[in-house]
Amino acid sequence: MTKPTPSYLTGFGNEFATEAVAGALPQGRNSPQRAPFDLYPELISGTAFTAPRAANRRTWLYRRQPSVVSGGYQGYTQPFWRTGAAGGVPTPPEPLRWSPFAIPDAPADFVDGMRTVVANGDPEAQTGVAVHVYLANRSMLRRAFVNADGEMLLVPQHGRLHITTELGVMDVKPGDVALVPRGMAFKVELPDGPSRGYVCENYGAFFRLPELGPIGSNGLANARDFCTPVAAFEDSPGNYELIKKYGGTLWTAPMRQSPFNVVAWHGNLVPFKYDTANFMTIGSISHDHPDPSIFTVLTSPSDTPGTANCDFVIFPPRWMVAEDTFRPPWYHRNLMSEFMGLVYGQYDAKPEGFKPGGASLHNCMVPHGPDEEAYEKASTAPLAPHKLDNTLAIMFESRYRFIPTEFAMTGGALDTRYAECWQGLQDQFKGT
Ligand SMILES: O=C(O)Cc1cc(O)ccc1O
Ligand SMILES: [Fe+2]
Repeated sequence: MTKPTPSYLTGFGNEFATEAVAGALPQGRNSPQRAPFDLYPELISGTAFTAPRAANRRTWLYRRQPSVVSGGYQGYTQPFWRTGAAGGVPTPPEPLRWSPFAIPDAPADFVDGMRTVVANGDPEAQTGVAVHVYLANRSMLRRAFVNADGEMLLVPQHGRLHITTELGVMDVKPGDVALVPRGMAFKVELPDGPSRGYVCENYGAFFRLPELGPIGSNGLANARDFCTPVAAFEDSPGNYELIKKYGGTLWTAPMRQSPFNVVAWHGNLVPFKYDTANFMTIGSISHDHPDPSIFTVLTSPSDTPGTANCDFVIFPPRWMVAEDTFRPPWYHRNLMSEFMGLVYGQYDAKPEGFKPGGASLHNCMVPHGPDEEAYEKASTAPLAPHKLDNTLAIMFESRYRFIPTEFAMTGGALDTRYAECWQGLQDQFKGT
């Protein structure tokens, strides 16, 4: 079977309409007595029917078989995919860091290769997120995955992903991010072989663009740079396996047909990808290091204004020009909890110890900041304009403490010497 070549519609939160076969979308109504070509209309609502318009997301699918046609579900064993705060172990009150997570040789696809590093909240309460790494070396072929617990934000770090969703296909490379809405079936193929990346599974309110306030009507991630696939369906008969994550448990069911059988759709609950190279980065052009919120790509708000369930933040290539300023992050501690990953390059606060494919965790009120090397360099360097280039760090920031999993603490990647990176910072008070 030839794979459909990805083709995209652009914009964030748009009302899109797309058909893989001309004439497949009903006109002027959503569920005619018989839809064109005898397709089945099906509605997927990502928000309550009564959510305010600006926060309402739903899509109408016109498909060859409704999703309800499947065999019975049985439990599926994947002990490394943990859910919510309850899926973790006691959280040490200190900074944690992980070396790059190794991709095992044992066969594992995107689902079986998922390893939860930290999680918080509870999908039953629609709060919190989990952060996983996928360590995969097999494509999903006749196997699809649906997550009823949350949407999935994918951040590939090593290897491209070919993602087939019910709404169409996307090619995603390191430097891009991709999102699949809660409840939407998808599968992941690995054109480059063994692959690794970060995943934020968001049990809370869907990720959206942040307000821009005084920044104005342009900047940060611009809506036009988000790409949503056009309608595409798999035209190959035969069985499929559907893995479903539901309330923290994985289930498997046989299907008589590919779930990727949507011929046309219209709506605003959609998968998308975004190339972080398009992020319009704002920084200080006078003095002082700004708060990292200026680097927010997407935010999942909580019920408390300004206190996110999760902010997705990037530290992309950018110019440093601030005068009379210590340019890397300051020493700090924070109500919000910070989980970081590195896609490529070096992070200015930790030039050596923080590696691509690794991670760090600075939880609520855990002090952290530049390591000794970063402090020495940044406090003495001439403050000429300087390009931080070839770098992409990411951060998931949450109001809820991130609880590490057993895999995180005992799986072999934990950097037990992390605290040493600050031990050389001396009392250099010159006042007496
Ligand atoms: O701790 C970190 O490295 C992340 C971070 C970066 C920054 O520029 C300001 C605050 C902050 O928490
Ligand atoms: Fe921080």
